[in-house]
Amino acid sequence: MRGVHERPEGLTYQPELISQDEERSLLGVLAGIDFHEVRMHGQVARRTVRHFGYDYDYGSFQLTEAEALPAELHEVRRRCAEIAGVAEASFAQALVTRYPPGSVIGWHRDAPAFGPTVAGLSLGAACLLRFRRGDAEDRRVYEVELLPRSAYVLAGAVRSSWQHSIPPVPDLRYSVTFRQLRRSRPGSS
Ligand SMILES: O=C(O)CCC(=O)C(=O)O
Ligand SMILES: [Fe+2]
Repeated sequence: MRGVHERPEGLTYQPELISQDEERSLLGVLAGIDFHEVRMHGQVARRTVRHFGYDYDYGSFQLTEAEALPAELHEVRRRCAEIAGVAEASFAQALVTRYPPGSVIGWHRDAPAFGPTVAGLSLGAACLLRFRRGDAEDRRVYEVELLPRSAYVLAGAVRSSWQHSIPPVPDLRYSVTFRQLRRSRPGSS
């Protein structure tokens, strides 16, 4: 990536949020989830997803209530909330993503429908999480390696002003990411 290297404000990386035993049993739980396709601008992505708590429609940008987070993922949500410094109950939405070998997530900022703090846990293969902001000579870039069992928090500028992406994963990877709702309920003001 071209640009001036700068660590984004608001980025936290936490290795070993869970143990190897915990990862093994969670991988078993995740393998049993029924994942759904991601269709953006008519294109079907190779990664697949499952939403809990709330479902985000990438076409209409609407949130609707979805199935509750499976009990096996409650402890992970608690730990992610702890490192993020937010109330566990504020992580009203969980997104489980399955990345088959070679799959990616392109450059984006997380939807503004979600609150200011996002946290994610990585399982399976390691990958890179890349960041960028600004154009041309003002371009700033950064990347972290997301090791299995590690977690990250995106808050402040890295959540609001930077974009992030994941280049092709070398092998099967899962992430469990948690988001807050900007409003107390979808549709309320
Ligand atoms: O898989 C990850 O850890 C990040 C996924 C991501 O950026 C997203 O779902 O918005
Ligand atoms: Fe994201």
